[in-house]
Amino acid sequence: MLRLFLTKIGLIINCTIIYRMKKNLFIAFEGIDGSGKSTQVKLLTDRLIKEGTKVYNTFEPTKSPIGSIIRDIFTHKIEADHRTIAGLFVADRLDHLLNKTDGILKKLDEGYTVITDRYYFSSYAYHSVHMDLNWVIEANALSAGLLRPDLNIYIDIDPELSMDRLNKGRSIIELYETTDNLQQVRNKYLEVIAVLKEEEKVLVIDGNASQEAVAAKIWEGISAQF
Ligand SMILES: Nc1ncnc2c1ncn2[C@@H]1O[C@H](COP(=O)(O)OP(=O)(O)O)[C@@H](O)[C@H]1O
Ligand SMILES: Cc1cn([C@H]2C[C@H](O)[C@@H](COP(=O)(O)OP(=O)(O)O)O2)c(=O)[nH]c1=O
Repeated sequence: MLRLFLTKIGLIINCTIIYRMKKNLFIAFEGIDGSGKSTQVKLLTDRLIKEGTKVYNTFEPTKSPIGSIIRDIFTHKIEADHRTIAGLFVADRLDHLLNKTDGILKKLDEGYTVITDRYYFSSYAYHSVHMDLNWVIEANALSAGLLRPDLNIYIDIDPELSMDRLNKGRSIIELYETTDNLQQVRNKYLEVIAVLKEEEKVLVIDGNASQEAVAAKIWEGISAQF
């Protein structure tokens, strides 16, 4: 009798662990421009797919009409105030979550693990250089209420190194891509990660190492969390 009871308990525990490991996750990559986010999103995606996970990749600014306006601002085709940019990102993010065709919430419902290249921490860090951090957090409260990442992966890198990487690979340098600005954004990332440590799960990864070393650290961090 006791053995049957213990077997049942064991089964329940096993199922719970398997359920937790199988649950599809929402992971957000964060970091300054050129920190290696896109590279690491791809490496993590490849690894998860190899392990049999269904993965949906996405990014902000999105490819929606609102995202296109933002990209035109970053590539200097349209001029806009920093506060207008912050507001556009709020709208772009809500569409990113709620879009009925390919929104994040729909993809999670369909069983995908969703990995996004940037989410609301980007707004906190980039816009609080120009305006009050609390305003930015409050403006994004609807998104945070709808969906917090199971894990934010912040890739921390020296802005001089990221600018070197960007200068090698690009012909257009975008609005926020100066060493001075990226230094301020990096400081804001570190500040806001500390401020939100109770509400948000953040894995801080040293991005100054090789692509393979960074990928290994990310995998180690994820394995320890889930
Ligand atoms: N760990 C790394 N070491 C050296 N170069 C890297 C590393 N990670 C990415 N890169 C290169 O740096 C540039 C920016 O990387 P990317 O992944 O596009 O960054 P982000 O998406 O954060 O802007 C790319 O040319 C990429 O190949
Ligand atoms: C998501 C987001 C991005 N951004 C900025 C960061 C980048 O400078 C810019 C474009 O993002 P992105 O295309 O991801 O640039 P990169 O690959 O170089 O990191 O948008 C904000 O200012 N606020 C936001 O909320």
